[in-house]
This record gives sequence, structure tokens and C-alpha cells, in this order.
Amino acid sequence: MTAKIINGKEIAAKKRIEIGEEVKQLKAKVVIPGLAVILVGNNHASRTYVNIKQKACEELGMYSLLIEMPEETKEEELLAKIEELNGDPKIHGILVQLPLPKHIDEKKVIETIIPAKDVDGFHPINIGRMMTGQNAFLPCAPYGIMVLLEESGISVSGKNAVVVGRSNIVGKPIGQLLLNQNATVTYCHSKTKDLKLHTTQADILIVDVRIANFIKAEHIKEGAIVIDVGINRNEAGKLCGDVAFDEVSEKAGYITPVPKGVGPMTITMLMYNTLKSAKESLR
Ligand SMILES: NC(=O)C1=CN([C@@H]2O[C@H](COP(=O)(O)OP(=O)(O)OC[C@H]3O[C@@H](n4cnc5c(N)ncnc54)[C@H](OP(=O)(O)O)[C@@H]3O)[C@@H](O)[C@H]2O)C=CC1
Ligand SMILES: Nc1nc(=O)c2c([nH]1)NC[C@@H]1CN(c3ccc(C(=O)N[C@@H](CCC(=O)O)C(=O)O)cc3)C=[N+]21
Repeated sequence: MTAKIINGKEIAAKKRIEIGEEVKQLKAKVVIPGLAVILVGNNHASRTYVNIKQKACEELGMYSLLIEMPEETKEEELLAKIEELNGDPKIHGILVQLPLPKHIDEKKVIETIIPAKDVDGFHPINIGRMMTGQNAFLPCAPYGIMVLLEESGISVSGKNAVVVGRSNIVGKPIGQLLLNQNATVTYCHSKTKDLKLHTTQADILIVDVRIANFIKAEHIKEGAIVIDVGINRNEAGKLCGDVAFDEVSEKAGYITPVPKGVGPMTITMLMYNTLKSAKESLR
């Protein structure tokens, strides 16, 4: 079998047109959706992502505000900045780029963002609402994966979904979203005894471990849907995912590439959440 490639860039472009249309309608109501991105320190990868986010905002006619703070910023200075943005009516979404310097408590930072502007969907209030199926900001990468599945005509109900990785921002929430849509979900992580035993049962396999080429053809069930969330650089400095793309795509039914898979959808859902927040600010 040769897998169908799920083109995240193409699906993202289609969604962005829909978002752009809604932005125009909102502007007629004199509301411009605004996203503030806070970047602390000088992490090279973070800067790349922040640039991508700003560009996406511009393209969709949204307002974007970049706040750069030096590496040695004190926790209370960052928290004060967030408080200021919480009260700024031009800002509908606040994103603090992770990871943060070690002397800053990530949990405290996330909990300082008011849930109504938490477009990353990282605040415990939004996580709790997601778990209980209420209206919530869904975390962008997991949300983007759900849209990729939907747009590819893949139904989730009753399928065995296996998630490799249990980070708070990707692994745990994607498992929850799949469960909400009636998948049977298994989580694997670094303490899992026999990884292959689980992954070979997966109709849908989500991989988020941060290790290049970690998942090989032997881990896959014939015809499985394989979603690669990893972003790594290989020895040649090229961007690659956690899945050995060439060998796995000969066995899988569907596969997402890296780049042009989950990444562009993550950015798109961030724009979507910012639009949603702006619309909700009118109520
Ligand atoms: N494409 C996109 O849009 C996005 C991509 N990312 C990318 O996703 C990647 C992961 O990020 P993040 O979620 O923060 O990652 P973390 O480093 O927090 O999580 C990695 C997970 O992988 C698990 N793991 C590590 N080694 C193994 C192993 N040998 N076997 C099984 N499981 C293992 C860990 O298990 P344990 O919990 O036991 O330690 C952990 O749960 C990064 O490359 C990041 O850039 C992130 C967000 C969006
Ligand atoms: N508060 C916060 N929210 C995040 O959502 C967040 C974060 N911190 N920290 C880092 C991770 C990582 N992440 C990515 C987003 C887009 C691409 C993306 O667009 N990737 C392109 C390629 C980009 C490139 O060329 O480097 C692609 O896969 O095609 C990748 C990774 C969001 N994250």
C-alpha cells in the first residue's frame, strides 16, 4: 500500500480563506481580531515560529503585536505584561511562546492569562472545559489534527487511536479530543514496556516524541492513519518529523508529512481561536 499524503498546507490554506472572510465581516462591526505574542529570550526556533504566526496574522487582516522581552526578564515583569494585555481591548488572544527561560514558572504564566484570551488552550480552565465537552479554546496542534482528519474524510468513532507522547500541549489533549469523538484511546510514553505491541493495533497513530525517525514501518499496522507532530532537524539540518516517512508511507493508509503537515494547521487554528475570541468579545 502507498499512503495518501494528507497535505496540511493545502487544508490550512482552505481554512484560512474561511477565517479571512469572517475577519472581514467582523471588521464591518469595527472589531479587528488582535493577537499578542510574547517572546522571552532569544531561542532561534521560537523566533522562526513567532515570525510564521505574525505573517499569518497579517495575511488574514488581523492585528498582531509582538512583545520581545530579554532572557533575564523577571517572572513578575512577565506576569505584569500579561495582566496589562488581559485588560487591553485591542487584544483578543495572548500567546506566550514556550519554552520559557528556566527561572520562570511556566504554570504560573499560563494561569495568569485570562481563559477568555487563552487562544493556545493551555489554561486549566480551558483544558477542563475541553475534557467535559464544553465550549473551550482547544489547543492548536491537537485541534489542527482533528480538522486534518475531518477534511480527509476520516471518521474517528470506534477506531483504535494510539498516542505516542503525553505532553500537556499535544499528547494528552489529542487523546482527549479523539476520545470525545468516540475513539478507543491508548497513551504510550517513555515508560511504556512494549511500544510496538500497542502501535501495531492503531487504526490512528499520533506521534509526538521529539525523536527523528522514531516510528518505523515495523510499528505500523497495514493501512493505518499516521499523524506526525514531531518537528526535528536531521543530521543534514533538514526539518523532519518523528516518523520515518519513506518506509512508513509504503505501509500506512494515510500519512502527514513534515514539513507541510500538522505545523501549518497549528498556526491556522491559532488564527481561528483568535477570531473566535474576538467574536465572543462582542457578546
Ligand atoms: N507540528 C506542530 O504544530 C507542533 C509541534 N510540536 C513539536 O512536537 C514535539 C513534542 O513537543 P512536546 O509535546 O512539547 O514534547 P515533550 O518533550 O514534552 O514530550 C515528548 C513525549 O514523548 C515521550 N517519549 C520520549 N521518548 C519516548 C520513547 N522512547 N518512547 C515513547 N515515548 C517517548 C515522552 O514521554 P514521558 O512523558 O514519559 O517523558 C513525552 O511524553 C516537538 O518536536 C515540538 O516542536 C509541538 C507543538 C506543535
Ligand atoms: N505557546 C506556544 N504555543 C505553540 O503553539 C507552540 C509553542 N508555544 N512553542 C513551540 C511549539 C511548536 N509549534 C509549531 C508551530 C508551527 C509549526 C510550523 O508551521 N511548521 C512548518 C514548518 C516551519 C519551518 O519551516 O520551520 C511545517 O511543519 O510545515 C511548527 C511548530 C507551536 N508551538
